[in-house]
Amino acid sequence: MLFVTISQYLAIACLSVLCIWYIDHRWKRRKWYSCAKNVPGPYALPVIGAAYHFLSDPSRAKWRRHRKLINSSFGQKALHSFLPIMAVRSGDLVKDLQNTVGDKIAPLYHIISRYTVELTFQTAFGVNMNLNSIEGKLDEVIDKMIELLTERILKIWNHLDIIWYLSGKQKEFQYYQNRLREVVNEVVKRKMEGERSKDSETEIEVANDHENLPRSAAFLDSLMANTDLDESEIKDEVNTFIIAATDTTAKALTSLFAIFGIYPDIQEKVYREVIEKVGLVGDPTPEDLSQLEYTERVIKEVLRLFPPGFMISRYASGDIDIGDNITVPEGASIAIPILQIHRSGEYWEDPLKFDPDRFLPDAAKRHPLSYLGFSHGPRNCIGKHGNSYS
Ligand code: HEM
Repeated sequence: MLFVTISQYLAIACLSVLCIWYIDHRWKRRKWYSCAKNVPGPYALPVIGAAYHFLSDPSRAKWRRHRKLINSSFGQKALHSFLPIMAVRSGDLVKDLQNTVGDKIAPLYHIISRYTVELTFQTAFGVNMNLNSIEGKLDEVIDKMIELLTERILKIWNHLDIIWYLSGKQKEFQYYQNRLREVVNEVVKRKMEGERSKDSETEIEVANDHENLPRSAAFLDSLMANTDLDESEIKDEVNTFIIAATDTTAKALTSLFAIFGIYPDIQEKVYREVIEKVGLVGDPTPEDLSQLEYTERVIKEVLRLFPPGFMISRYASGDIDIGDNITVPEGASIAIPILQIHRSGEYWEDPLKFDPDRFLPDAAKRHPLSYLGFSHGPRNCIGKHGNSYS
């Protein structure tokens, strides 16, 4: 009689998982792995290739058309028109943060992310959110979605659909995705109703309730005015904006404040510069902001050491010859590990040292792509300020 012990069961189970992984992952991608062998660099786990599927859309033509439209409705002029509301909301954020003074632990990210969500809605979409409504918890929804995506990308076993589904993570992700979708639907619906009635009294109001602030040309208005886009395309863009703008900004600010806590002298220098160049009263102007040179260097250094977009990826729509006998084959996903590049001794001297002066105009020349806080090229960050952050 065949007697199977628990350890034999386990061995068979492991072997089965390995076989599924080999067929599902390695064998189907064997051409890519063979090409990747020629690429110099650290040993690559078969982990990162799937990142692309979660982070962007392979239909390049569609993206190009949308990007052109977004660029035209999200230029410097639109960004500058957001300054007054940003000043008001920054004041509110400071008050909220003051309430945590003296606390041993302050949930910085959670306080800040609420504001970045609200501001995105108020500026880019031109709608105000009621924080007590379900939609007000959107910051938590986005946070959970990004946490789950990161878990799927970085933990190799989660690449196997079977494990991801059986672990219940897919269901959890779907739940949050549906909640985000509901919000997006609601925003577009209310906005359309608002456009028709101009006086909607709803939880999400089409409004600018800070009476003295000029109504900004919201990005969503331009999208909706464009007859080339259907409703589902508009919703896709709203979705992308929510994910791209809110969590990144909240993480960047959280890291900045943590750095202020670690280096009070840096905080003091930033404070003095802001007081001197912008002052405590009145709205900051674009010219004021362009004078905050030290502050900008500190932000860049924060984004170098703690880039919210720690890894991006691209899809090779055709074979790409990148020199040195290396061809990236069509269909492959290419991972660009921003965090590793930003902390690499190959590109940065004493890479783990926090030193804003690396970004002084006369600092030693470095590789032009060694800093990718807002990515690079045609698909870079739309929220990147002017050219100064390149
Ligand atoms: C500190 C804050 C931010 C950081 C670090 C950041 C970083 C990035 C990075 C690295 C990408 C490139 C993704 C890629 O190359 O695949 C990106 C894309 C994007 N970002 Fe940002 N971002 C920030 C804030 C914002 C804000 C405030 C907005 C909107 C107002 C925004 C809108 C976008 C959009 C729409 C894209 C997609 C562009 C495209 O696919 O064409 N981001 N961001």
